[in-house]
Amino acid sequence: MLHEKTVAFIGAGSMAEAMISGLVNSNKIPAHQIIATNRSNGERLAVLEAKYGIKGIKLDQLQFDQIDVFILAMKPKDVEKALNNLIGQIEVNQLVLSVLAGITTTYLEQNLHNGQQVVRVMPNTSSTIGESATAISPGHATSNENIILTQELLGCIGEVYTIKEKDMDIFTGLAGSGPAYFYYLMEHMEKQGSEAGFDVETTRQIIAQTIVGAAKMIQEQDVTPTVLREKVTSPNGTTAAGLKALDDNGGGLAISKAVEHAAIRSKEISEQIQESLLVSANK
Ligand SMILES: NC(=O)C1=CN([C@@H]2O[C@H](COP(=O)(O)OP(=O)(O)OC[C@H]3O[C@@H](n4cnc5c(N)ncnc54)[C@H](OP(=O)(O)O)[C@@H]3O)[C@@H](O)[C@H]2O)C=CC1
Ligand SMILES: O=C(O)[C@@H]1CCC=N1
Repeated sequence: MLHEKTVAFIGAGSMAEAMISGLVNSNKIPAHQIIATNRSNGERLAVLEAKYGIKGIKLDQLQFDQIDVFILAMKPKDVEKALNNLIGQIEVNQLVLSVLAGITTTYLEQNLHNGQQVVRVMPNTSSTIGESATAISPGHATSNENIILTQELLGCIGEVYTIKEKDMDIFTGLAGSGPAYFYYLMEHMEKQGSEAGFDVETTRQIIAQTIVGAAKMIQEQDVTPTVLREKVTSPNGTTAAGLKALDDNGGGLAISKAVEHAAIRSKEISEQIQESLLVSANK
């Protein structure tokens, strides 16, 4: 089914590229059936064409009736304009996925055709290598067939979790933004490792392997992070000293707050977009 579909990204930035890379590398959908389009940056489309073998097409030259799945991938602030451009061009039964943080299926449904088939999606940049943790929440009118198509398509870029839309904000805080927390952690560990005399490249690989190992232990063994942490921690040993420093410096709280605030921001974006819609409707 998937190999016959044509997918168009509306927006060709970082997230679109991560998904394009994962889709092309999966070999489940031919690259020439993936289209990227954006607002104005033609050079960017040429780069994506050359790198992935996809088609970069200007928005005004896109044959909308040839597309099975549209993937909205612009910033949330640009969504209103993008949907205004789209609505005159698409049919009610064409599937629209949106990866935009904070943009609800209700918003998409209100701003596309009555009964438009939409799915809200939250991937992360590990899509690039087929390792995303991606959530989906279908809209009201989306058929089972299109939900299955969405799961198949996003299965090419990693694991897919079908969740209630009310949980999308916290999912965004955990997994959409999540890679950045680990990169932040790595930046700090790397600095400490190289200050102690390791070269940066070796330090980076050591940290990456340590994170991969810890993550795989959770995925492959039926054990909680607490039990695994305790196994590393010898009484009065090195880990106990490291964990105490983390606690003394607010490490646990900082991590909780990062997830909480990213989720709050996702909710805020929904509210701000909804408010701006009301303002323009009342003008
Ligand atoms: N980056 C991430 O880790 C994740 C991002 N997301 C979501 O992905 C979305 C995109 O983020 P990101 O890729 O980082 O953003 P970028 O700024 O990298 O890319 C935005 C893209 O949108 C295009 N664009 C803007 N307005 C329009 C329009 N009206 N019609 C068509 N294209 C338009 C821009 O085109 P041009 O350059 O020509 O102006 C550009 O290609 C966001 O909504 C974000 O919430 C979700 C999960 C993770
Ligand atoms: O920072 C952002 O808003 C986007 C959404 C999730 C990850 N990046």
